[in-house]
Amino acid sequence: MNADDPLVGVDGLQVDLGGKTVLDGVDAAIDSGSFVGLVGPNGAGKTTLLRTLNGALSPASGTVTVAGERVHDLSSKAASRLVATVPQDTTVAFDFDVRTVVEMGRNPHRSRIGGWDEADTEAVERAFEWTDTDQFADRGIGTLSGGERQRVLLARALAQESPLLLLDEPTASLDINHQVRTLELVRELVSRGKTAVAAIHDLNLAAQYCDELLLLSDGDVAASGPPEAVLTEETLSGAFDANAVVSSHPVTGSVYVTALPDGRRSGSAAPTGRVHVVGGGGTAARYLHVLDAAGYEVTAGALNEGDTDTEAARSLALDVVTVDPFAGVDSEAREAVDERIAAADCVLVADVEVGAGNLPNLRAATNADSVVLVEERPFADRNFVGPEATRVYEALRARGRVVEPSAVPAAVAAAVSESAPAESSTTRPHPPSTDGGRGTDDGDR
Ligand SMILES: Nc1ncnc2c1ncn2[C@@H]1O[C@H](COP(=O)(O)OP(=O)(O)OP(=O)(O)O)[C@@H](O)[C@H]1O
Repeated sequence: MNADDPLVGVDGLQVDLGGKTVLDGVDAAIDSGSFVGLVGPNGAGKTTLLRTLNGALSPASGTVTVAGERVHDLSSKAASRLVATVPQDTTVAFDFDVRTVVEMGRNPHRSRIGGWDEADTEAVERAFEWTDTDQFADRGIGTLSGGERQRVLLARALAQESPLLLLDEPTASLDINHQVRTLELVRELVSRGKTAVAAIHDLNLAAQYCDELLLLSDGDVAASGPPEAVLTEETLSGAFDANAVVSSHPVTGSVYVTALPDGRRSGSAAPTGRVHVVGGGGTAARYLHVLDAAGYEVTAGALNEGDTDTEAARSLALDVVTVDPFAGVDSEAREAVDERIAAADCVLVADVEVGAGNLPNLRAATNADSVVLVEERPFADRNFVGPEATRVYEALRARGRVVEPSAVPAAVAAAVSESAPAESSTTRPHPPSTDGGRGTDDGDR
């Protein structure tokens, strides 16, 4: 094997299970020192591919090579020195204590008569430390929660010290803190030279942490490459039959996928209704995309000219109220916002900093029929400038729906459908036909 060769080569892989072809001609090359996410709908073949990469399943045809060795020609011990796996199912047959389970990771390195040496002890201690599981060392594995067991099995895989680490849904039973910690740990291991392949259902976590994604659909590779090349609205619609909007995450900058409940999928009616969005500094951009794609009439503002959210609104040709860069919302802009809020079925407040700049927008939102507040950051971590800003925001919070980003489409749909029928969008006054800040230098001011 040359230094430039990929660590893992998958060539024309076909795997049959129960008389059915589950993987059908899969080709892939995985570079050493990369973190690859296996994504795809239920039943696409992700687990089957992982179990074939580690040698547990034999292909009907095709080959898998790891570090230049054909995995299926190796003894299981030799294969386990190259590939370690954290399985999806974390049940362990016997109630071993956790230390024994982690020590099992050293079996591939020990001869039948060989004893335990310093390298074994060090590998086990390092694995405990990395996964923060030494606190469980003396407990029976059966007494741990699902998430704790998953971390112990990750420790066992790390103790194996193989160049390739496979993880099947490594974050499935973990709380949000341990999801991030586990994926950060995998990234750290990868930066030290390990190669990781993980089946991950959460496309946004996969996009955030993986160097490359391999999208499986119906047992074949539908797309592969960097997350932004793989997670497109087209590929998601093809592979998942899902109507999704792809935008970029305002904080991490990585690709961000939001599935729409119904949207504009052909044959289904697009939602009707008007939504006014209050944001700023890029907090609203992705909701503008999501709501526009879902078929709502979307207005936004007041926003500063040059703001990321203003640019997003313009790129979608939305009606946006703007003020000059760095200027506050003056009375003219406030009036324009009031008109749009009066015409809206729902106002979405997108995780804004609550200070003087946005206060007039938030005051205006208190007059809305219904309010949805997206809180990506915990309420306690938000930046409130002044008691008045806090009071207004808390008033909105008390009468609005407070939701996480992924719940926005459903919350807006519920809010719009609850909006009083007599005041439905079809009978409401439309915002004035001025350009709404869209074509002039000074917007609505
Ligand atoms: N032992 C088996 N006998 C017959 N069919 C099987 C067997 N194991 C898996 N399959 C089928 O192979 C297909 C791929 O399964 P696999 O578990 O690899 O999918 P997956 O992408 O990991 O799915 P999920 O996201 O639901 O975990 C499925 O249709 C599954 O029903």
